[in-house]
Amino acid sequence: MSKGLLFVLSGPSGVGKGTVCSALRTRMPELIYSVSATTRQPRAGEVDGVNYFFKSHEQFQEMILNDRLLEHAEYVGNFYGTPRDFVEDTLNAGNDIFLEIEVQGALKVMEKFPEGVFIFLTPPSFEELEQRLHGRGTETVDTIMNRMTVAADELELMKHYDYSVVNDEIDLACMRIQSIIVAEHCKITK
Ligand SMILES: Nc1ncnc2c1ncn2[C@@H]1O[C@H](COP(=O)(O)OP(=O)(O)OP(=O)(O)O)[C@@H](O)[C@H]1O
Ligand SMILES: Nc1nc2c(ncn2[C@@H]2O[C@H](COP(=O)(O)O)[C@@H](O)[C@H]2O)c(=O)[nH]1
Repeated sequence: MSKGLLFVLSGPSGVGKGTVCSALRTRMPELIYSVSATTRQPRAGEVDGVNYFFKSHEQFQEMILNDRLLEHAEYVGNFYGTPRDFVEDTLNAGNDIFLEIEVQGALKVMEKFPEGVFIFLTPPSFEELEQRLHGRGTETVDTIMNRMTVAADELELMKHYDYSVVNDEIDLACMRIQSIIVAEHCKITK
């Protein structure tokens, strides 16, 4: 049996990864999504095991020590990581898996799964990215300025990815990602 394909969606903070990913979940419910572990507190409506596996710092450290995470990264004061077994079991069973993670984590996955398909979500412009961060209303002006500086560095890393997708409109961005998934399945292995 051939293995499934690993898809990773990544990009700067505020570009719309979470938004596009939830729209994609509606359009492609058959796709299997990786549920990350995190030390951050659940937001209203988030369910343990569905949105994230919510862990204490001690539990998260234990996962790292026991090599249970494929990658992990610290992001604005919290830790996030991809549970290894679920990804490997899904791929070995011949199913695709979809990860939505930040850029440092994606680069680590690239080292372990160079055959993965890496998609970088880009904003239509820097100004629009800043507006989205302000519009979301979850960060202070200082944090937004920091994230914009980090975003400039992250855009430099786009060259390591396989695809760049502009998130101008949510529906269009989803359609582009769906096209990539279909195209990857039509690829001839050389
Ligand atoms: N195509 C779009 N057009 C306009 N606004 C958008 C679009 N996509 C997302 N947004 C808005 O941009 C803001 C940031 O989106 P989102 O939280 O999904 O970003 P993110 O990349 O997941 O951020 P983070 O990495 O910080 O979690 C949200 O307010 C969202 O509603
Ligand atoms: N490196 C990883 N990054 C992850 C993972 N799961 C989510 N994320 C990214 O964290 C930020 C913040 O997420 P939020 O839910 O607190 O807004 C966002 O960019 C996610 O893509 C992971 O397992 N590893």
